Amino acid sequence: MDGTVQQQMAQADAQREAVIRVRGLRNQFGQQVVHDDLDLDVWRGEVLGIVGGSGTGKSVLLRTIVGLNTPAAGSIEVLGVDVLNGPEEDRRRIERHWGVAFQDGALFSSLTVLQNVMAPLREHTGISEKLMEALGALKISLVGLPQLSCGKFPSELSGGMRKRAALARALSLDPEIVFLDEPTAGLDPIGAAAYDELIGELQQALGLTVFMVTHDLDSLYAICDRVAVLAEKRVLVEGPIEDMTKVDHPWVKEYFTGPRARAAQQKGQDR
Ligand SMILES: Nc1ncnc2c1ncn2[C@@H]1O[C@H](COP(=O)(O)OP(=O)(O)OP(=O)(O)O)[C@@H](O)[C@H]1O
Repeated sequence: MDGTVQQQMAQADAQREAVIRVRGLRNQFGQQVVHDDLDLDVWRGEVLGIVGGSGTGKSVLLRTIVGLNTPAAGSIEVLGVDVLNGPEEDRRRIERHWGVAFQDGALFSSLTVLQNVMAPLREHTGISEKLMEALGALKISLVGLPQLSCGKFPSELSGGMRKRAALARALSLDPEIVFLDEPTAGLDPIGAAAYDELIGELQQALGLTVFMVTHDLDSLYAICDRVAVLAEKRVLVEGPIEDMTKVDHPWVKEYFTGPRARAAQQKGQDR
């Protein structure tokens, strides 16, 4: 890379706001080192797709950023707050600014959909029951679920509906950042495309920053502004998806230039 390109990239970086800044992250379980000296910036308003081979630590990275896993070393800032070593009240405050939808939904099975969506409001705000119910119902309709689903239990929903309910819960506090762990896994292609469209629409309408762990090439081409590839225990490469085909790394090459990638790219262009 020549000096001018480097300068232009540095300038572009300086103009963007990193809502998540990870530096020198190390995650280790016993002898197994999952991340070593991992750096990542997530820019405000983007949809960032996190990809990588199975076991490269995509979910561990997500879980570490939202405080569900304590790393061995490194620093993580979310919206300017040091979430690992900062004061507890700052951490609590910042938790209100993000929402997480886990792969299996992770809904409370003994609560109805509406009660699930109200749970973060109950935990983090002092608003009345009536207002909580109204806001919860609003989020449920925002993700395209019928109002009839408010009173259903998670076990009474289809897999796709559970994912939407989990998204409604993730949106309950009007977050700035949404974390999605394999949101389209297990959905049929039509359901997955509809979910991608929903995320794209919500991101635009609400100005969300979306951190999305995914294996789904269709999602990457449909809605991601940038992609970060985890390999060799770190973010090996990050950038617009078009740039990934030029990366000289066996996994990246196979993933982004294989037949599935070509089909996904074509679909993305046809949309
Ligand atoms: N709590 C834990 N204790 C021990 N090992 C763990 C723990 N959590 C994750 N790991 C290990 O860390 C590695 C990375 O796991 P992770 O779930 O982040 O992978 P991934 O990239 O999301 O994989 P996949 O694409 O298959 O979902 C795996 O080898 C996993 O076994």
